[in-house]
Amino acid sequence: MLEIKNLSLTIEGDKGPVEILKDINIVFEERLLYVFTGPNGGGKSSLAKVIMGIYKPTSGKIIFNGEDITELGVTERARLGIGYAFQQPPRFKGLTVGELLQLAVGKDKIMREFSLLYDVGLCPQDYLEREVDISLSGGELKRIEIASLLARELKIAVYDEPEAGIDLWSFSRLTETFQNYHRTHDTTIVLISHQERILSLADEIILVADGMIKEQGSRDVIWPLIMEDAGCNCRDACSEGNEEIVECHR
Ligand SMILES: Nc1ncnc2c1ncn2[C@@H]1O[C@H](COP(=O)(O)OP(=O)(O)OP(=O)(O)O)[C@@H](O)[C@H]1O
Repeated sequence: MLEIKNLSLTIEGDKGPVEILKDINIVFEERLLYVFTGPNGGGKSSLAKVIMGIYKPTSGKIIFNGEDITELGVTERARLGIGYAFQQPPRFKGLTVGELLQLAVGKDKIMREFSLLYDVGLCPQDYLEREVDISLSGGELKRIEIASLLARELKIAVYDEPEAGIDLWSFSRLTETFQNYHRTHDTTIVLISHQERILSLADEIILVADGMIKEQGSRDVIWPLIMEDAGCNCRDACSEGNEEIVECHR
């Protein structure tokens, strides 16, 4: 369905070129739920932005239903049914939450705005008329953006850290929403997350670190590997500036 082939990304930083993604290969199947996880700065968001067309890869190809979309921009990819919810969503001054959701659904379509907002743990009566501006908190804005992505009929939907800034009670509701949505829709879902509850929803987990795919496989295979790695204190960085030798007991 969506195939990423030998994809690399180098960005010109302040101190010269930075290699962010290195020779990434992934095949996303229809109707599966994937979770990208891995350490901060590993390249998860950059990979999502390459899929969405926000970053253009330095080399490699992106094939969507047999079509080479590597050169297509964000709008063209959105038209094909590829959607992305930002880690830090933008605000739209002058637009109400109701109008934003209607835009997401499509002008002439009937919107189920009440259930969309309930699905992300927001009370519709309190939010539909509010502007999507700085008066909304980070967590409210995040949930509204998730609702607007859920509203669209997408082929592939990428949610960047949906848990960020969301309180414990709403987070629980949100995981149920993703689970139900996955059960009832054909959309391929990609969740970028560090949360165990989100990881437990995955059909496949993709571990991204140092700009590479370190592991990929079913939840049952990858989860024990992540847990094993999380307990390890023997990373190279441990000994930096430290006279003591760090022993590894793995
Ligand atoms: N536009 C950019 N210019 C320079 N460096 C960048 C740019 N975008 C990303 N990077 C760097 O690329 C690396 C990967 O960043 P990315 O945001 O993809 O990581 P991540 O895995 O999503 O991290 P996190 O879990 O913290 O969200 C980081 O070192 C980041 O600083």
